[in-house]
Amino acid sequence: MSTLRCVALAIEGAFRLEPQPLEDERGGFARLWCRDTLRAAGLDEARLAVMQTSASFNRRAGTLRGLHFAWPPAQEAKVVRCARGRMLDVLLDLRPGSPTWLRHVAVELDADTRQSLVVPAGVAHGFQTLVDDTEVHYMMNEAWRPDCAAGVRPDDPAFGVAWPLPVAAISERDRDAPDFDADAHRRRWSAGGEGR
Ligand SMILES: Cc1cn([C@H]2C[C@H](O)[C@@H](COP(=O)(O)OP(=O)(O)O[C@H]3O[C@@H](C)C(=O)[C@@H](O)[C@H]3O)O2)c(=O)[nH]c1=O
Repeated sequence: MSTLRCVALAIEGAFRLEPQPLEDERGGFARLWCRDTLRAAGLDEARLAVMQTSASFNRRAGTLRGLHFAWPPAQEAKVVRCARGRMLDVLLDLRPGSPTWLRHVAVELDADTRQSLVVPAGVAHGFQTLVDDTEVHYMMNEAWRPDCAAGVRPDDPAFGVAWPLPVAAISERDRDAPDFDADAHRRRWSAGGEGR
């Protein structure tokens, strides 16, 4: 039976899911997501329901997206996998009160290993593609709402993320995001996402 290893990352509630494929002369079979495995690792029910799945496709190596999160009531947890190509995936803890507040982790994901990351709600997520034609698949437990979508600047010195490549493509919103204001973020978090 193909199984899935669930390895805790250095951010509270974040995991890497490592498929243990079974191979034969045709190819292989791998379990990519497993509710029971995640339950056993302590993830609560609310994080296990899939509301939407999405794909992001990126033409060029060096493309950068993020670091994104969502405010309530659309705060979302997500599972992220590289379906084609290779990328550096970054998670940044923006949950005030979390033991790993403002810590980030960077994990390489590629299509061959089929590993994915579990990103808890309130943790910002982003990636940089390492090769051309990289495709990313998401599963989210909340519906996306543009009015709740938020982000911080990926090169903000407050976070010190070491992106591996020169940026080949980035959205204006990500490139021009203001400096992170920790006090304003905490206030809005305490207000349940209300206010700006
Ligand atoms: C995220 C999203 C975007 N859109 C639209 C809005 C816009 O017109 C177009 C592209 O949106 P964005 O520029 O926000 O796409 P992108 O920068 O790829 O946004 C994504 O970035 C990564 C890092 C994440 O973690 C995702 O959750 C998501 O925020 O797609 C949807 O219709 N549904 C969605 O769920």
